[in-house]
Amino acid sequence: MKRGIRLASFLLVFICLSLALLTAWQIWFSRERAIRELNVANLNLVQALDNYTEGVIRQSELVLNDLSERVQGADFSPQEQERIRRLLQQQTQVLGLANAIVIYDTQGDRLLASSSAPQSGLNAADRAFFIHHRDDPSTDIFIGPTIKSRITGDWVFTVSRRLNDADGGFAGAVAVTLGVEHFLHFYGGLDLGEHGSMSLSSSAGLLLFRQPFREQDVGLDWSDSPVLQILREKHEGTSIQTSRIDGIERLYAFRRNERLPLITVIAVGRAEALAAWRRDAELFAALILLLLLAIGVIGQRLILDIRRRSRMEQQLLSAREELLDANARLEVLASQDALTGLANRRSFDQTLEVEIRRAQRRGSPLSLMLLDIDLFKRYNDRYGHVAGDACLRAVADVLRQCMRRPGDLAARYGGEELAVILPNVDSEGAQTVARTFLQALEQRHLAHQGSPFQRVTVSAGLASLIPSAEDSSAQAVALIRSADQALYRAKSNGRNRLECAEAPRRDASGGDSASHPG
Ligand SMILES: Nc1nc2c(ncn2[C@@H]2O[C@H](COP(=O)(O)OP(=O)(O)OP(=O)(O)O)[C@@H](O)[C@H]2O)c(=O)[nH]1
Repeated sequence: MKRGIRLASFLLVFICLSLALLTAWQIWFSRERAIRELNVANLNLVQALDNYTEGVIRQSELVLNDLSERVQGADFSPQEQERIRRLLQQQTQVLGLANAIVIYDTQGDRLLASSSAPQSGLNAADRAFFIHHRDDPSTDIFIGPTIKSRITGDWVFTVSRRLNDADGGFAGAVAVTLGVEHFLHFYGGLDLGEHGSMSLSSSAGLLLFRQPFREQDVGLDWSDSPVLQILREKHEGTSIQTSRIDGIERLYAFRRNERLPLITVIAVGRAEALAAWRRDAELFAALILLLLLAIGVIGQRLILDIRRRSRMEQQLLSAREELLDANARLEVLASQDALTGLANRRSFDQTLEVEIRRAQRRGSPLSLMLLDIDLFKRYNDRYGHVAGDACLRAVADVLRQCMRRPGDLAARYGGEELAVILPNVDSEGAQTVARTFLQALEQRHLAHQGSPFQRVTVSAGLASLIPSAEDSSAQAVALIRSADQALYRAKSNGRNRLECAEAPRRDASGGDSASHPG
């Protein structure tokens, strides 16, 4: 039963642990899946933004190339200037996102602009794009860092191109200034949640602008970010990071443009993005917890029930043991003589029959000895009945000690008469046992003033037989009768002696009487 309890406990723990592990695995797996799905969606969005930005820059590049063609070699007469200014205004409207288109001379002074801003004090010689074109003979476009427009005060970044003279020398630059505001407005139309962000940076890791916009973030150098490491090997990727700008943990998706030196990044707040997953996971975990609790309670009940049953079984077992013990005690009591502790008459009768049948089967001898305490009436009269009882017990003790084999049975035959059944013992062997007993009694020397021997003596009658196949009860009666007759002779011949039964003879009923098999 203890094994049953151990098994039930093991099963319970196993089920609970398996459920808990499966739940943990399921929650972790669904989190990974949620992140994967978010990353896919974010990568799609970042690609769309990258395409949009590339489109805007490409448009600016077309305008710049067109203007360069038209401007190179122009004499910049007042009529020519007016024509080019109108052209600049048209192109600005075409571009839509452009704040202004400006042509600079070799000193960085504004030659012409799409807007009618004051001409003085608007030198761009210190601007990165101008320095780049002055020093680099390439006529490729250059995307400059985000700056504050000196004309409008707006945050802009420039897409510019070098102008060459007829000899290929530096003749100034033409620049499109793209308003950050336009991009922020476009980005703002996309819902990335409360903690979402979008940004455009140079491929060197310098921030052009970021939504949500903060002036202090403009030009932020994040070139040491692991994102840039990833983008050196592939043109897009995702990661989970904590923002150095606001310390919020986000899921990032980023993409390096394949043709332009630009990086687009979008990010969603991790906690916000995983809120749905967390809600589902908490609900699921709560349900499993309830299930575990139910299993735990049922399991505990089960174990308690097994324990209770085990206890009851144990009690039943011990009750059965006690009953068996009581039965055994009763059996002993039922077969024992209360005064002497020897077998009683009932037990003697049963044993004699059993032993005769056994001797019949085996063809072995069987001896019976009847013993009678001599002049016991006188003993009682002289010493009293209680002393008589004690004397009987003492004689029985001596007799018991003379019984050596387990099969020997000493019994109280009745009154002061004792009997001994000696299975598998012939007359000779039985005589030895009888003499041993008589000697032991003599040595015990129980005083009996009323006896001519001055001590308690016993007369013994012995009969032996090898049982025939006839009725065992009749043979038992005959054996007792023979032993009794021998006992009578012992009494008649002076007491304190052993007499053996006569040779076998057939009695009137036809059965064999006791004989001297030895
Ligand atoms: N104290 C005591 N006496 C018993 C018990 N059973 C029988 N007696 C007595 O034993 C005596 C037997 O006496 P008798 O049958 O006359 O024989 P006896 O005096 O032994 O004389 P013999 O047998 O001829 O030697 C009787 O007085 C019984 O009362 C017993 O359990 N206790």
